[in-house]
Amino acid sequence: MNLIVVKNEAAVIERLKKEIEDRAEEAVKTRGVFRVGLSGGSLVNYLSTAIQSMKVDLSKWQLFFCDERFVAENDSDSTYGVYKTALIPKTSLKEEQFIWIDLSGTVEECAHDYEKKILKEFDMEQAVVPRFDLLLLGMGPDGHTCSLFPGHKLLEENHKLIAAIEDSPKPPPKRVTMTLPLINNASCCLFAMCGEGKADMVKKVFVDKEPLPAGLVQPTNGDLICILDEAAGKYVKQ
Ligand SMILES: O=C(O)[C@H](O)[C@@H](O)[C@H](O)[C@H](O)COP(=O)(O)O
Repeated sequence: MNLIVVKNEAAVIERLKKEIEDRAEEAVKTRGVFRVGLSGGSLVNYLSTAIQSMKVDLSKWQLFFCDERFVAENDSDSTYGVYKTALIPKTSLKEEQFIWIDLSGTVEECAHDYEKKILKEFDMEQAVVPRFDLLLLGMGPDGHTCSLFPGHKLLEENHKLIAAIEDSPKPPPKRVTMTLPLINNASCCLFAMCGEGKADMVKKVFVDKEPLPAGLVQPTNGDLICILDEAAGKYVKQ
């Protein structure tokens, strides 16, 4: 894994920008499309800042969600809702480039429908695991990533690519999330984290390698990158 510690949040955003630019360019050159999975939390701001000075063809991007809360789009908990107000207006990205998650029906139906949409976009049959070019990930104070929480049975999911969760310990309780088989098939999984509040968990997961959800992100044939500021990376030996 590539554990990178840079000075501050601005430097994290700069490094993130470079990483996305390079991977987007490579993906568009080889396949004509860059498929990226987004997370909520601080990443929304990092990406919204980074994207403004990126030298990339945004029209070739397809944007998916690593996880989404099962709430209406205009609810402040909606990850898509946040991207819609914080990211889209600052760029030439269009709403149609986001793979829309249908929230009508039950959360199980929502997860199933989102999985079908992903397979369709990748032009794949079931039983084949799509390969995202990049998944942008965050980590919560308990070591969760996406909506995969410590000790939860979803960590053992090995069939579904997208699963529903109805008992998320972090509200809101209902969510849909990428599962580990899909996450770990990506070309690159990238965590970007800042601030002292992340330092203990960064040590547990990435230095001491405790088997918390974020530590189970181990792309089988891809890159794992973690970009930290000095505060988040204070226990990382360089
Ligand atoms: O719903 C969620 O909880 C997010 O999708 C989650 O995966 C997020 O990325 C982490 O909790 C980190 O959040 P922060 O970056 O805000 O610390």
